[in-house]
Amino acid sequence: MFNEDKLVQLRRQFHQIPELGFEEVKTQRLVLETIAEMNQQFIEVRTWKTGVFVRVKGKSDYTVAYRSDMDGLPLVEATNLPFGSNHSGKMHACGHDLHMTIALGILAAFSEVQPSCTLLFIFQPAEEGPGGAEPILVEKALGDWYPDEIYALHIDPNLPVGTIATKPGLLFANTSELFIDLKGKGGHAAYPHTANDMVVSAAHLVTQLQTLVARNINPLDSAVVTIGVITGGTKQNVIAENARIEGTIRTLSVESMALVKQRIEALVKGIETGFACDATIDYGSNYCEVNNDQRLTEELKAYSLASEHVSFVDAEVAMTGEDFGYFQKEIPGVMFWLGVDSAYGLHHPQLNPQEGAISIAVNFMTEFLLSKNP
Ligand SMILES: CC(=O)N[C@@H](CCC[C@H](N)C(=O)O)C(=O)O
Repeated sequence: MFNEDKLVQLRRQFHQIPELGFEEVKTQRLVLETIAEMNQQFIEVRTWKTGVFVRVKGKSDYTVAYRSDMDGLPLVEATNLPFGSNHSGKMHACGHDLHMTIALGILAAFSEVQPSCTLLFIFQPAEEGPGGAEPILVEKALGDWYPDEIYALHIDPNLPVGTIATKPGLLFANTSELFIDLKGKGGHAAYPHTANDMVVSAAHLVTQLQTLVARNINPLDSAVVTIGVITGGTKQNVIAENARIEGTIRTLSVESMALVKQRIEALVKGIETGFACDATIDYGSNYCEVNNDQRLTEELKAYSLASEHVSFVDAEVAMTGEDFGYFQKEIPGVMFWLGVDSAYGLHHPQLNPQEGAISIAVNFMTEFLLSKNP
């Protein structure tokens, strides 16, 4: 069993070494070293790429999985915390440092007390991208450890510490990354008539993309097209031959996702014609929606309402994405929010989750998993 100090120290260690998807080498090492400190009596460990799977043999073979993601984001941390990121340009700005710590805290508890069900802890790489859940399933990497149910939490900076929030059915959106490359003709800034400026084409395209949801999606439905990066050109007095737009699409249904993509393709064709340039579209990685199992969600809600560790609120659907949805396509499962009360939100360089939420989540999930006795 890890005490609160140990959990906080572990979270800070993870926080200092954020790594991007499928590069979680130091992170994997820290997960493995932490597991090695535990009582090994019921534990078996396997690695998969930069991920780690741990099985705790229970009294029955019925297997309940608990999944934590592992990767950080390409962001310059601006928290000024004494345990800030040691990896320049990378930050745990989505709480995966807390997610891993909580998973290890629960695992440490079950290394001492054999559970009724068999438990499977999945430390999954690359949630922010390109996605680790789908390849785990496609490659059948869990093998004979394939679970019967699965759970995961995600920190929520908007909720007070000690709060759990979820809902049955749709919780998080369908997502698709979006990369558009524009190619024109470079030239001297003083002779625009001899060149074909991709900064201007990109600016028009970004503006047009922002009309897409407003004029194509039923106002009672929801969709988001966010452009997070725009790059182009090399010098202020050189007309840019190339520009690149990088973004993400979020929808509440696969049908809306298909419609948004169809409209993006039409707008990009229009830019190609109107600006006499060439464009290519790449949709990168796509995540299916997070869809919570009705019965298991009601069970978790009832458990939360009765728990002395947490208070429960009904969640609303969010346009966040999560490749946990791939697990739920095959395995009944629940994802829920954990309140961590930060003034700055997810993916913000000043995200600062309250560490008191860690032991609350460890105690709550340990008791919940102990109560599982199918
Ligand atoms: C919880 C969370 O913030 N998840 C990410 C998932 C990213 C999916 C993909 N790389 C994309 O950008 O579309 C999110 O941004 O919601």
